[in-house]
Amino acid sequence: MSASTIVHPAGQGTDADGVLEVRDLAKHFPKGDQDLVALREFSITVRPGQFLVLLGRSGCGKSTLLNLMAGLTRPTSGQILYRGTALSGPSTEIGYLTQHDTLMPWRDVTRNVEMPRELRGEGKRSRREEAQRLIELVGLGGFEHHFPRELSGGMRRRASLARMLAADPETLLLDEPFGALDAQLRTELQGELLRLWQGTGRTVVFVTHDIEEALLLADRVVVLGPVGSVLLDVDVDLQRPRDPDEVRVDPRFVALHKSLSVALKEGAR
Ligand SMILES: Nc1ncnc2c1ncn2[C@@H]1O[C@H](COP(=O)(O)OP(=O)(O)OP(=O)(O)O)[C@@H](O)[C@H]1O
Repeated sequence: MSASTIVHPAGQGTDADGVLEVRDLAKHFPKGDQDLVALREFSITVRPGQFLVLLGRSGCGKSTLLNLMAGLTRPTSGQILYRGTALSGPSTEIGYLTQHDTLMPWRDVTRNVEMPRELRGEGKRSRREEAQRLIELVGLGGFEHHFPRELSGGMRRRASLARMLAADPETLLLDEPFGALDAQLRTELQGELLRLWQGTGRTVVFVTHDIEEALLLADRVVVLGPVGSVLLDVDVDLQRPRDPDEVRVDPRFVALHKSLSVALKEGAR
């Protein structure tokens, strides 16, 4: 790891004024006489404008955490503050791209993407124009009038991304958004996401289990272990823009890759 890489103590941010403040969060799922603990005493401060990547193996509680941060589920104990106010349900300021498909099956791509603006009462012409721009942005030009059942899994994912962006949220929660895409498209959409984030002040919380994706995107990576334990919390000080071919041979990238890989392996023990 480079000398300039900042390693935070587990679960701590460096800035008191977080956009998202997660405090001592726990989530249990009772099942019969059993009590499954998905998250235990998890705390994190997400700073405004930060691109935070949560990296962890399958089942460590990443989606459970994002569901809580989106206000879709209630914690068993602990608290989430959004801009200083306790989160008690979904907020229009927070966009969430879930792992599961939530497109409306009876609406075509355009009508799905324009939905958040329609709900806000925006006129048809301007919301259609914006929908079209976002459909092109995610590479779905030509599929405007296809229904979700007529799209591939990766295309549905991109339509969902466009719909989330149509709402223009200030904070984006993304649960493995590019996992199902081919390598080329993945690289393109990672680039688009960075363009959408950089210089806008938006905050991004991005879940992946791919170390390379984490290092290409993040300015901070938190590695999660079982029940959401924080195994490592590092700032990624690699220069932007990060060309995938060039950054892979940067000694700092190599060192960070190794640290993240070791942390993930240790968490699996
Ligand atoms: N609604 C639920 N009811 C019962 N158990 C659940 C529920 N949601 C999650 N869990 C359990 O909580 C744990 C964490 O699940 P979660 O989906 O958050 O993991 P994850 O890190 O997102 O995994 P993946 O990378 O595979 O998506 C798992 O043991 C899972 O079985």
